[in-house]
Amino acid sequence: MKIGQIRQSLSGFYDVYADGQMYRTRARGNFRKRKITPLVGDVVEFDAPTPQEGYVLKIRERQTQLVRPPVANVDLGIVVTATTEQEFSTNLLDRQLVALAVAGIEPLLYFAKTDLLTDTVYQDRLTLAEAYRKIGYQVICERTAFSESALAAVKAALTDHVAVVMGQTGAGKSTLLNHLQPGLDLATGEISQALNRGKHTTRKVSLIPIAGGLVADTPGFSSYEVFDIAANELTHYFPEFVRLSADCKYRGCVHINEPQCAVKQALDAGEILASRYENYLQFYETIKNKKVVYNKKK
Ligand SMILES: Nc1nc2c(ncn2[C@@H]2O[C@H](COP(=O)(O)OP(=O)(O)OP(=O)(O)O)[C@@H](O)[C@H]2O)c(=O)[nH]1
Ligand SMILES: [Zn+2]
Repeated sequence: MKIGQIRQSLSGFYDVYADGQMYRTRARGNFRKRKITPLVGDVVEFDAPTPQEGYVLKIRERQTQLVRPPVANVDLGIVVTATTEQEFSTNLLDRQLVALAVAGIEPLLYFAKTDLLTDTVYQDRLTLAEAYRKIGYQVICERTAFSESALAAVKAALTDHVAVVMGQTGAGKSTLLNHLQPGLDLATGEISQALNRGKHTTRKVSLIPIAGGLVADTPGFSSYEVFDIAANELTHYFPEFVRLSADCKYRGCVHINEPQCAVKQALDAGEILASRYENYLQFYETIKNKKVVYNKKK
């Protein structure tokens, strides 16, 4: 019995990396019966008489599990955000930060296309970056795109981690990955194509070794992802609200209509970002208005 990690899945084959080499495996018959599908990123116990004919025997407990892309044990989400005035959106950024927090994945914010900004707009982005740092997020926002220090910071975050890259189409995800690993040659625009293929086409998902870590070759989530949480839980995914809410008068305060709310007081005092609070309200409404889907009894 060997222990390794699934690095690629394609048409029912799982390529498992162990002891410096790759083994092509299939899942044992009883996985299907038990409706367990091995995922890329899974740490597995397997047998392999030869590197071409292995069998996955057991999946070790997953730390995290994403649906899009279907990858287990992701622990870092690199959120690529285009900072130009036409593209920049704190709403989309906060949405992705909530989605990562719900999935239990640590974010790294990468502000892209800063070279296209005027000095004034760049200063605005820096101010915002500082506000996000104050919340506790790591933010990369350098004047020169893909500077040595920006790339070094991403590489340091990647080492020993399993990452997904997120961000709207055209944000700069492939370009960043190509800079991190020259020779990777991801066609720009390629990442999203993988997502857009029809549901029934077998899709390859793989983890690419970069800077001592692994990066999924398919980007994470979609910008339209509906939050799969209750509205009153949303506050738990805004770290600055969590810290303040101990001082809210009411237990379970959702910081909207309650009196003596520490979050609203901080908002009025300019101590938290107004954009974060507005986005919070909008997400809250989105969740509230979400149609409840009841599962039919069979
Ligand atoms: N000036 C400038 N252009 C950039 C930067 N990052 C990306 N671009 C350009 O923006 C365009 C889109 O970049 P991609 O890397 O393909 O974006 P993506 O997020 O991978 O997009 P999808 O694959 O469609 O999801 C390309 O033309 C890039 O050359 C940057 O930091 N500065
Ligand atoms: Zn409150």
